[in-house]
Amino acid sequence: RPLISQQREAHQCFTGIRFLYAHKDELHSLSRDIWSNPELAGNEKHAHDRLVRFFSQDQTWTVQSHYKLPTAFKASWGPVSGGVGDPVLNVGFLCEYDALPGIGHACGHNLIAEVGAAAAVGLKAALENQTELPVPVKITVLGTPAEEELGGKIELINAGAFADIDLVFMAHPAQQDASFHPCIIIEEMLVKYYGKASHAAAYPWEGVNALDAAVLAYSNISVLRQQLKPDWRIHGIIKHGGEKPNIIPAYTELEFYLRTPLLKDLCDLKAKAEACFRAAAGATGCQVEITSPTPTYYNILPNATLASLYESNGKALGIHFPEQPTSFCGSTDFGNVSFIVPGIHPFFYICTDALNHTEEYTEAAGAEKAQLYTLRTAKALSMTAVDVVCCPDLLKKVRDDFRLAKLKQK
Ligand SMILES: NCCCC[C@H](NC(=O)CCN)C(=O)O
Repeated sequence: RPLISQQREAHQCFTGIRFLYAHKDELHSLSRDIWSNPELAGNEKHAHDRLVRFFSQDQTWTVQSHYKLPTAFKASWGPVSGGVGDPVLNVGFLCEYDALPGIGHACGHNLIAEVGAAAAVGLKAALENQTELPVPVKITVLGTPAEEELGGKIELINAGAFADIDLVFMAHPAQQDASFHPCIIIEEMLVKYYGKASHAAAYPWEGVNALDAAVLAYSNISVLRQQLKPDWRIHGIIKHGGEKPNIIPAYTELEFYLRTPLLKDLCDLKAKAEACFRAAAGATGCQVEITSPTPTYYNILPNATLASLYESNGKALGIHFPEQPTSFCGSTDFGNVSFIVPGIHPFFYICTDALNHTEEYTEAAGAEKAQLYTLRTAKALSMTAVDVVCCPDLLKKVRDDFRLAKLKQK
């Protein structure tokens, strides 16, 4: 890259980093407040209002609360610089903020909210007063609720919230730093068995036992599991198992998650799982109803250029990227976003070896010592955005990678 561009980027990055350092207490208080008031998917009222207040206090942001979904929001800034009439480059940052039932912020989404907000304000600080950017730049922060359930980002995609966004950035807490980790596809299956109630001691022969169907279904899946490929997953719970031991259960309900790295594998896994659920109905004489109540979350598409920029910026800030990251990897509705907008979803260490979705992780996500890592991640994201914004060649490479990654999925 030409020296002039490198110097300009270095200067802008420095401004953004200095800004984040100066605002570190405010950013920590943002995530700590969300952490102290955990809310389930779709009910994130406190977190939504807190983030809306955070952006509204700076009047250079235009904030739309309840944007397309009751607990989503949008904050926009710019455009700055570039020629009049030039197409605007809209850089997106995503904040998640839903918690888990019973264990609060055990996936650290309070920190995802902080990273998204911090990276956006860091980029704004870096670009403010710039008059020589190659294209006019705008920043959009989307508050994307309901990742743990329901797929808020998928609803936002369908409502057009990503239609004018060119690049998208977020980061997720884990056990290690990784610029990319292949989150896998997930589909939810809800299985309902309908039997017939009867007195379990007086007339058991009159009943049709829906709990037996549920137990057989669970066992069938456990037997199936040993024949599945190593990177496929299927796991479930009995959500409703009956009312009382002396009433033969007339109704039971199971919830299963099916996961595979590729969409075509998901179809195979679904067919196998369905056969297990139907066999249990046949064996017990129950009726079965099988549905997929929420949209499928896709795998995350890699973007080699964004990943390598993020790694070099991260290394400059002291982030260590293990050669073979064994980081946490579940599924995320960011996968669906990665199919429509070039983006990056790195994972970051938060100073704990605890595992996501445990009480120990909840504690770590609210701790002061997670802050250094959280803000460092935000800085690396801002710097990566500065790189792409300042260098049209990089932007072209990011877009080429995006097209290639999508082609490879076919
Ligand atoms: N519909 C169920 C979606 C579950 C998504 C969940 N995601 C994560 O744990 C990653 C980040 N929170 C999962 O993979 O179980």
